[in-house]
Parts: sequence; C-alpha cells; structure tokens
Amino acid sequence: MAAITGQQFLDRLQTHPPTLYIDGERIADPTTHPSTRNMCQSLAGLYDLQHQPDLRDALTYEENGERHAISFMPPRSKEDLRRIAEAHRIRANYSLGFLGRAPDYMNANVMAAGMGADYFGQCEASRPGSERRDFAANMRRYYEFVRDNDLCLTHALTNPQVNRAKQASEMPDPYIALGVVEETEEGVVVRGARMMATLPIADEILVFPSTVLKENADKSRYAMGFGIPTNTPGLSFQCREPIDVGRDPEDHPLGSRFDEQDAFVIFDDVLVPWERVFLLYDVELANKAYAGTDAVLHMAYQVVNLKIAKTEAFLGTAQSIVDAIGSGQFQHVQSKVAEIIVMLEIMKGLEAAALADAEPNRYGVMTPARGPLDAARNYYPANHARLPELLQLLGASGIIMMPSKADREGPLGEQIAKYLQAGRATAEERLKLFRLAWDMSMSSFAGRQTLYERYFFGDPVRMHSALYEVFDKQPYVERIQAFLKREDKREAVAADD
Ligand SMILES: Cc1cc2c(cc1C)N(C[C@H](O)[C@H](O)[C@H](O)COP(=O)(O)OP(=O)(O)OC[C@H]1O[C@@H](n3cnc4c(N)ncnc43)[C@H](O)[C@@H]1O)c1[nH]c(=O)[nH]c(=O)c1N2
Ligand SMILES: O=C(O)Cc1ccc(O)cc1
Repeated sequence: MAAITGQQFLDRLQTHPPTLYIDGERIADPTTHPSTRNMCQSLAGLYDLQHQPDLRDALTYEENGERHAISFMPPRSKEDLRRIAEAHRIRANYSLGFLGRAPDYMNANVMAAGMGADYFGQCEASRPGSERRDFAANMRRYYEFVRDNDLCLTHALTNPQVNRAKQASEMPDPYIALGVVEETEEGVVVRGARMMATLPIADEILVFPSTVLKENADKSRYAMGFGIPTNTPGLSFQCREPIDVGRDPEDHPLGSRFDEQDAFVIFDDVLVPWERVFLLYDVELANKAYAGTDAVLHMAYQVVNLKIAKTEAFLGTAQSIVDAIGSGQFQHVQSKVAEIIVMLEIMKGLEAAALADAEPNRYGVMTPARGPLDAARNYYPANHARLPELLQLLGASGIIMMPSKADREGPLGEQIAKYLQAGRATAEERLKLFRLAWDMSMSSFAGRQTLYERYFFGDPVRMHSALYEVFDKQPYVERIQAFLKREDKREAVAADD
C-alpha cells in the first residue's frame, strides 16, 4: 500500500476502532459517533488531498515504485526540505492551522527515528541480530510499516499529573506512571497511564520516553519507547469533553470540523510485542531520544510551518473584520494588525533560517537548524495568546453578537439582515466572518487552542531552561570581557588651526 485515500482511512478506523470513552460511553464506531464523526471526515479530507491531481506531486513522493506521503520522506538536500515545508503549509491551510496534530507531525517523528534507528541499538536491553529484540531494527521496520500503510499516529509522553514533586517510583502506587510489569516470551507487559494523547482517533499510539524522566537510577521500569495499535487489548483512551457539539459548520466553523480530541491513556497490563519495542530501562537514552535522533527538529519544522499558516489565518481574519466594519483608518487598529504581521514575519524568518542553515545529521538526513527552531518553539507559545486577544479587540461586540444560521432563517431574519449588515458586507457574510473570529478567539474550541499552544511542545519554563543549557553563550561573554578590558587611545587630536 502507499499514500491512502480518506475512505481507506475511514474504513480502517471503522474495522479497527480504538477503545475510546467519551462521557461514560464506549465509542463503538468513531466514524459515525456524533462527537467524533466530523473530525474523522476532516481527517479523511486531509488524506484525500494527496490524491487531488493538482496537489499529488506536492504532497507525495516516490520510493520503490510507490507514492508515499511526503512527510515520510527522509530529506537528503535543502530542496527536499523545502518541498516538505511546502507540503506542511498546504496541509496546514486545510484547517487554517487549527489542527495541531495532523498526521504530518508524527510522520516527521517516525521518519527521523527510523533514520536514526541506530540510536536505539545502543540500549542495553537491545539484542542486535536477534529477530525480535533488536531495537534498532525494530525502529527501522516500524518507520517503514507506518510509511507503507500511511498510518495515523497519536503519541503520549507525559506521566499523570499526580505529584510533580515526586519521581514516578515515589507515587502512591508504582503503576500510576506507565511502567514495565514483566517480560515474557512475547514481549513486555506495561501498566499505568499517560496524561495526554491528542488525536486518539488514530491507528497506532507511539509511547515514547516521557519528556524528561526524573529518575535517579540509570535503569528504570519507566523508561520505554514502543508503538502499538490503538485497539490493543487492555488499552483505553478516556477522552475529554467534546468540543464538537453538533452545530452547523456555519455557526461553529472550526469546532464542528477540527475537534482533534485529547485523551488520557490507560494501559491495563498491555502486552507490547518485542518487535514493537524500541527502548527499554535506559534513563539516559530515554531522556535524549528526541534530541539524539533529531526527531524534535523535524517535528519542530512541521510545527513552524503550521504556525505560519495559523498566523496567516489570524491576519486574514483580522483584516477582514477591519474591512467589514470600516475601522482601518484608526491608527490603533492598524497597529493591532501590524502586530500580527510582525509575528508572521518573525515565524517566516525563523523558518527560512532553519532551512538556510540546514545540515546533514550523523544519519545522513538533511536537518533544519536547531537555533531558529528552538527560538520559534519558545517564541510562539509565549506570544500566541495575543492573536485571539487581538481579534477580540478588533471585533469587540461583533464577536459576541452573532445570531446563528437558524436565527437568520427565523422570524427575525429580515431585521437581522438589516441591522447586522456591515459597511462592506451583507449580514450573512458578516456573521459568517464573525463566527469564525469567535471560534478562533472566544469559543471552547479557541480556549483549548490557547492551552494547546502554551504546552503542546512541553512546559515553556523547562523549554527555556533547556535552551539556556544548550545555547553556547561563551563567545558573547568573551566579547564583553574583551570590551571591558579594552584600553582605547585617548590622546587628543591636535587642533588644526
Ligand atoms: C491541549 C494539549 C494537548 C497535548 C498536550 C497538552 C495540552 C495542554 N500534551 C502534554 C504536554 O506535553 C504537556 O502539557 C507539557 O509537557 C507540560 O506538562 P504537564 O501538562 O504535565 O504540566 P506539569 O504538570 O508538568 O506542569 C504544571 C505546572 O507546574 C510547573 N512545573 C511542574 N514541574 C516542574 C518542574 N520540574 N520544574 C519547573 N516547573 C514545573 C509547570 O511549569 C507548570 O506551570 C501532549 N503530550 C503528549 O505526549 N502528546 C500529546 O498529544 C499532547 N497533547
Ligand atoms: O519531549 C521532547 O523532547 C520533544 C517533544 C515534545 C513534544 C512532543 O509532542 C514530542 C516531542
């Protein structure tokens, strides 16, 4: 198989549904359940893009006579990276950048991990040469399996938020955090939970090392990496309250389409077959897994392109509001739109710098530069919340006074058409626009987005610390030291009389 169609995605999900629970109910078929079916359709639409004749070349690449999604392509040159970025942006525009975890993100993860599979071979529990316990071979095969079947992946890294002052082993129960219970002939049995998996409507879950395991020991039952089907026995996804509440897309233009869901993941003695194990017990390897394979950089490259598309959507919406209500001559209004332009140009500049300074990594994969990507993934979470705030400031009461489609078609329809028209738009056009602005800035969909942007790449506090640790500050310290020691010549120049 190769790049799949939307229908193939839906068929697969219907025949192998993940064990999802929403509001106390087991979801037998996510493709038809009211809380999840629209999201399934949106994902199907995203898969269909790669078969659209005008996009096929941009979104897929050929390998061994098959066409695969381009986000699986190991970039070998800057031109490859540029093509991947273009595909990320095309796919991001499908959701105006509001689908945080479209499959491209995890595709970038498994591509980089697959290319850097030797990293996992260093694990002491790995048995190179053995058919099932060779972790490097397992990681390589898993990448090919995911690519060849165009699988949709979710992932879960963090432990339950029980007590952040304690290590996993110090919790009230040793299996609150996900841990290995035993090894068997077939694989490892794991028990416990992971806090967050966005897009549980997926074929597989990748359980990778928790961002930073604070274990004191070198070896830990909590250090692990594996990938298994989302319908594996013993695995359950407790979903959060749905945001898609069945409203017309005209009323909830984003929430009715792109509720990607977030789930708490429970592993009730789940057997992970040996051939799906990539890392075990090794705390140091676990803590560095994303950096050691450069997966974090390829994921960040997808992210920076996605956030460019999202910022462009905020800019387009902001300016449409300004145009609709005729506020563009006010200087503070111009200044607010200019703020979005500045954010956009910063993100575009960082993306361009990451590409310009890309270099092949130790596995021969052309890898975007770390510095600009680290800047982007620290900058955007800190500044994103200003974007919905700016829409609120520009739209004011218009963002709340938005009769629905049913209202427009109801007894007050004529009055609504008259009083809620805009200087340069009919009431219908104006209300559709303001509904979008509301879903970007005010609704529960927007609220979840704001939290997502703050945390999806990790805790910003610890990300800043990590940047502080890795960034080489010494040359700048030395420059200042040299300046402080400089003794300039101070003789007066003789006056020229
Ligand atoms: C909407 C959404 C969606 C997702 C995710 C989050 C959200 C909000 N995440 C999880 C994300 O990786 C996670 O939120 C961050 O890593 C932060 O971890 P916690 O949420 O557990 O906060 P945590 O509980 O660690 O922090 C809470 C507060 O305590 C502070 N704190 C805690 N420990 C600290 C320490 N040691 N030092 C300093 N400060 C500390 C933090 O700074 C913060 O203010 C996720 N993950 C994933 O694996 N897959 C996914 O798909 C998603 N999806
Ligand atoms: O934990 C990391 O080091 C990188 C990372 C962060 C978020 C994520 O979703 C995947 C990887």
